[in-house]
Amino acid sequence: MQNKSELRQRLLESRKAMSAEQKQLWDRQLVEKILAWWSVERFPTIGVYWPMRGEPDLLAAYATLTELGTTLALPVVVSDDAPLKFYAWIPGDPVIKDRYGAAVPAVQHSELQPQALIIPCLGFNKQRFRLGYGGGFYDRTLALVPRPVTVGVAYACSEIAFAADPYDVALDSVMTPSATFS
Ligand SMILES: Nc1nc2c(c(=O)[nH]1)N(C=O)[C@@H](CNc1ccc(C(=O)N[C@@H](CCC(=O)O)C(=O)O)cc1)CN2
Ligand SMILES: Nc1ncnc2c1ncn2[C@@H]1O[C@H](COP(=O)(O)OP(=O)(O)OP(=O)(O)O)[C@@H](O)[C@H]1O
Repeated sequence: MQNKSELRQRLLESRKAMSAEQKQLWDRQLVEKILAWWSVERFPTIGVYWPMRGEPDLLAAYATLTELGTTLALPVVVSDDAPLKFYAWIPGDPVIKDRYGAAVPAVQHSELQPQALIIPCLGFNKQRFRLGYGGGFYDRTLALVPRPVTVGVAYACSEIAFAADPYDVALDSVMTPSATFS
């Protein structure tokens, strides 16, 4: 069994190895899947993410969700050992990079409790456990009550077998361009 930091390295490398054309195609498929999911669930407020380090780019879906009346929020790290906070964000609103390289709303005026979160997965397994960059931020966020509905997004190459830790919370579903695990 490899440790999580070796897995992270491998997963980052396989994500970086995709061609730009292939990634664009897969991102368009994920955008369509997210919009199809929303049209069934219709959550009024959704926590999304600004893509970094080769994560799926779903910005096109955020624009459509906003047109459909959804309120979006971006995650903000407030301290290394706290859950994430989510601040209202409208596509086009300025973002700034935090010290982790994650983009956060430049103006953080209203903290929201989204009903659902779209969560990028560096890796995931068949039991829908997720591997992130190792900060434990989403783990701490999902330990809170009430827990939002969680949709992981990843590429097929991000599926990998690993043993979950006791604090890991399984996602409600994980979408790749070609499959949905739920
Ligand atoms: N797009 C996106 N936004 C997000 C997250 C995410 O996973 N993806 N986060 C999910 O938690 C939070 C940001 N947390 C992060 C924690 C660590 C690293 C990271 O890359 N760490 C580097 C070391 C960075 C450094 O300290 O200089 C590493 O692990 O190598 C990135 C984001 C909130 N926003
Ligand atoms: N519910 C929690 N309460 C307190 N600490 C936690 C909790 N969940 C995880 N942690 C801490 O976070 C650390 C990192 O966890 P893990 O390696 O699973 O991160 P990750 O899920 O890859 O990262 P992230 O969620 O930021 O993308 C663990 O060492 C653990 O101590």
